[in-house]
Amino acid sequence: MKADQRAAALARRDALSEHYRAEASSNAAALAEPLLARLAPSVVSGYWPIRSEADPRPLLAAARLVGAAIALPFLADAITMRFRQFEHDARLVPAGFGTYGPPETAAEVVPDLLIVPLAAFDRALNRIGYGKGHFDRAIARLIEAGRRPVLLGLAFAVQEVEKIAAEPHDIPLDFLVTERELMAAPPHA
Ligand SMILES: Nc1nc2c(c(=O)[nH]1)N(C=O)[C@@H](CNc1ccc(C(=O)N[C@@H](CCC(=O)O)C(=O)O)cc1)CN2
Ligand SMILES: Nc1ncnc2c1ncn2[C@@H]1O[C@H](COP(=O)(O)OP(=O)(O)OP(=O)(O)O)[C@@H](O)[C@H]1O
Repeated sequence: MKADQRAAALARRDALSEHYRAEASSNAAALAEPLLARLAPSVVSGYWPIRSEADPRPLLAAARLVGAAIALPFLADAITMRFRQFEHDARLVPAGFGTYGPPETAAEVVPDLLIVPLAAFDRALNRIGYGKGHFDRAIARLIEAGRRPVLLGLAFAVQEVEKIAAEPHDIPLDFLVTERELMAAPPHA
């Protein structure tokens, strides 16, 4: 069941040392660098890490180097996640649910590549988030507007599970990177 898979994977993530998490986060960025260079996205959204999450900042630095503007999510209301431009070294403010994001004065932007946090993933690149549906809803809204972003999941290898029972609203990732490997979704038939 989804809630059990989420709790177990988060417990495995919490058990990693801070040192391991830092090294793994930069290894993941190194593995994803060629992908970023190939896709050359205009606006990349990351997230500001909380608790034991994989740190997307090395990946964001790589995205900056290939010319992308950087954005971070904020909660416009309890269910609506949108994105604001993150200027280098800008001050961050509480952005909902214990997260941090750019202040109201930062420009709202539409990312064409999303770095997606997750609790658990499987080899089909399905993911389980924190159970609020913020990413699923935001991605669905972008697709409806004809602005489907490339979805790049970022996680530690220990967050893998055998199989996630995906629901109709779950949107699979296009790519997923861990400290061990970069995975790509199978091409559509
Ligand atoms: N760093 C970071 N920023 C992010 C997210 C994220 O997952 N990580 N989000 C992703 O949507 C959005 C914010 N949504 C969030 C939703 C819930 C929780 C949270 O802490 N949930 C509790 C309860 C989860 C549960 O009951 O399973 C928790 O994880 O302890 C955090 C952020 C946007 N920003
Ligand atoms: N596109 C959508 N439109 C409306 N409701 C949605 C949509 N996507 C998800 N939801 C709702 O959000 C709630 C949480 O969904 P789910 O458990 O799949 O979240 P999650 O994948 O863990 O979270 P997230 O996407 O934030 O990482 C569910 O009640 C689900 O019905």
